[in-house]
Amino acid sequence: MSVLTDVPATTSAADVVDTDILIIGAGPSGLYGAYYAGFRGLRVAVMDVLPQCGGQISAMYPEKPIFDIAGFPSVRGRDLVDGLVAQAEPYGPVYLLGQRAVELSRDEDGHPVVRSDTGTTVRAGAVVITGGVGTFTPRPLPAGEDYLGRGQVYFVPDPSVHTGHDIVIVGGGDSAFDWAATLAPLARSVKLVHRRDRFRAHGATVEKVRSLGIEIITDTEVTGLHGADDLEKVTIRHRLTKDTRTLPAQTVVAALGFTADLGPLQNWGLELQARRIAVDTRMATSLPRVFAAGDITDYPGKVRLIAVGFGEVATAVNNAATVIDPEAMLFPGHSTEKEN
Ligand SMILES: Cc1cc2nc3c(=O)[nH]c(=O)nc-3n(C[C@H](O)[C@H](O)[C@H](O)COP(=O)(O)OP(=O)(O)OC[C@H]3O[C@@H](n4cnc5c(N)ncnc54)[C@H](O)[C@@H]3O)c2cc1C
Repeated sequence: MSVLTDVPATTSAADVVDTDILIIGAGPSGLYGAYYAGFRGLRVAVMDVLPQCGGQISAMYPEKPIFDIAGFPSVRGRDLVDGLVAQAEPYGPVYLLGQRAVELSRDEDGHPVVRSDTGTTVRAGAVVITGGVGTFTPRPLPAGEDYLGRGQVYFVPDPSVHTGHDIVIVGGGDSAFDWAATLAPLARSVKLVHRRDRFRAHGATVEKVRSLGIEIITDTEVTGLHGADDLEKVTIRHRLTKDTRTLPAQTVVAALGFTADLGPLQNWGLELQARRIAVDTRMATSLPRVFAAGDITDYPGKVRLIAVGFGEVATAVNNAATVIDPEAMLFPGHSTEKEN
């Protein structure tokens, strides 16, 4: 099972969920927070607008090795996400994927109530926001909108789906080159099309793609996608000569980057700092029973790394636990002291 595409215990839309902790954002910080809440014996729900777990890792670099996770000299993004989901799994987190947290209100006891854009209502003892860079929306491929879900994709959560395809990848950044390298062994053909002759991707990544014999077509734009039902071919045009070519393609990956914004969270009355959520040393926000962790927080000296998000979310969950139950200890004891 790849947890990027399949996680257990997702509720259906329009449910009412009662939980001790609601985590908003299923990136690495949120997933580790789900483990930590479970470890503390708290019920936990995790909401994410994306249909998959893993946040930026799954969306942008699932195949990249990460070198600065403590204890792992190198771990592939996808494997880190799988490990985080597996670590939380014994505690049965409820995953609310494909749902954006849009509204925060309070029940009669002042506890947070969060509503999603699909109609789910979550009543929680505390909320931990691990929303990263906010909701990130892929930059569209203008010529490709009609073929979304019929051959045009923004993400490649499961490369094997594209086995045997002719694949056109559009973009010049790391993601475009990473997808090219990842898909080349599975595909019938891979071509990378970029509108400039220079790339944002790292030189080493570009060299790797060249060494795989993948055709890189520069100064060229995709002008049309064609096919009766599903995608069959793509027209490209050189920006300077205006020459056109038609390429066979059953898959087009639009890797043109993302726009990100805090979206609805901006209207919740949270104190913001440089368009991030201001937190104190407990990872408490300016709102009662609302904590935050990971890339979305800001304070003097903040460093945006996965490792830092892990530490912050452990702090957030432990402090939330003492708000939910004032008798609870802040420090839960070491995991090694727990009976297995
Ligand atoms: C190409 C690349 C390479 C990187 N390499 C490294 C590296 O080597 N080492 C390292 O430490 N870091 C690296 N990073 C940074 C790292 O990915 C981030 O620090 C990390 O993902 C932050 O985790 P997070 O859980 O805080 O947020 P994110 O991973 O951003 O996850 C946040 C999640 O919240 C969701 N969300 C936001 N708003 C809402 C809402 N209103 N409702 C529902 N869901 C919402 C988003 O959809 C997203 O899934 C890299 C980043 C990139 C782009």
